[in-house]
Amino acid sequence: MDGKEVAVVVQEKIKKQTAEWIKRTGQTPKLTAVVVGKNAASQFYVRSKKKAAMEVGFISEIIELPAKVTEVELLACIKELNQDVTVHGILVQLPLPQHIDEHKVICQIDVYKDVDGFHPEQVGALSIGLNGLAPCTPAGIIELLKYYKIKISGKHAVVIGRSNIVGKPIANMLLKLDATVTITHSQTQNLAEITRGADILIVSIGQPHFLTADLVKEGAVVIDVGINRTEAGKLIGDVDFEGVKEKVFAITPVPGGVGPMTISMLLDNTLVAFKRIVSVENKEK
Ligand SMILES: Nc1nc(=O)c2c([nH]1)NC[C@@H]1CN(c3ccc(C(=O)N[C@@H](CCC(=O)O)C(=O)O)cc3)C=[N+]21
Repeated sequence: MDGKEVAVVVQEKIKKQTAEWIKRTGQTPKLTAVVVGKNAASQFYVRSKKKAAMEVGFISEIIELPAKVTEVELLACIKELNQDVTVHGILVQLPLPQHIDEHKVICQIDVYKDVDGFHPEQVGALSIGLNGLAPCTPAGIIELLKYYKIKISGKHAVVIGRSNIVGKPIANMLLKLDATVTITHSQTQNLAEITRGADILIVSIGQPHFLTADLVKEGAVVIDVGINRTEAGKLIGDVDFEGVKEKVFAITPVPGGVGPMTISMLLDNTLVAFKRIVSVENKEK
C-alpha cells in the first residue's frame, strides 16, 4: 500500500475544498504548530507539516520556543492561540521536554482547534462514537485501508502497542468499523499465537524490524507505524518488510506508508476544524 500516493489523492481533495471555502467565506484555514527546543526530528516533522499545509492553500505558522521555556509560558502561548480568531488548528509537537507536563498542555488546547485529536474530550468522543477530530495517524491508517478496499468488518485486527496516540485510538476506530480487536503490548503472553491469528496487524511499538514473517498469517494485511532511525540515519519500520512482504496480502512500507498519511489527515482535521469554527461564527451573527 502506497501511503505517498494516497496522501496526494487526499491532499488534492483538501486543496479543492479549501479553495471553495476560501471563496465562500473570505477566510483561510490556518494551522499553527508549536515546537519546543531544537530536536532535529521535531523540527523536520513540523516543517513538513507546514509545507503540506501551504500546498493545500492554508496559512501556516511555526512558533519555535526555546527548550527552557516554562510550562506557564507554553500554556500562555496556547491560550493566545485559542483566542486568536485567525487560527483554526493548533498542534503542539511531541515529545515535550521533561519539565513540562504534556497532559496539561494538551488539555489547554481549545477542543475545537485540537487538530491532533489528543484532548481528553476528543478521546472520549471517539470512544463513544461521536464526531470529533480523530488522531491523525490512526485516521490515516483507516483511510489507507479504505482506499485499498480492505474489508474490516468481522475481521480480527490485532494491534501491537497501546499508546494514546496510535494503539488505543486505532483499536477504537477498528472496533467502530466492526472488527474484532485485540490490543497487545510489552507484557502480552503468547504474542505469536495472537498475531498469527490476525487478519489485520497494526504494529506501533518503536522496535526496528520487530515483526518477522513467523509472526504473520499468510494473506494478512500489515500496517507498519514504526519510525526508527538507524545509526546510519536510515528510516526503518517495526516490520521486517522484506521478510514479511511475500507472505501477506498487503503491507505498508516505511518510509512512504503511514507517515505521509498522518500529514494528510492533519490537513483534513484542520479543514474540518475551520469549517466548524466558521459555521459557528456565522450562526452567531
Ligand atoms: N503533536 C504531534 N503530532 C504528531 O502527529 C506527531 C508528533 N506530535 N510527534 C512526532 C510524531 C511523528 N509524526 C510523523 C509525521 C510524518 C511522518 C512522515 O511523513 N514520514 C515520512 C518520511 C519522513 C522521513 O524521511 O523522515 C514517511 O514515513 O514516508 C513521520 C512521522 C507525527 N508525529
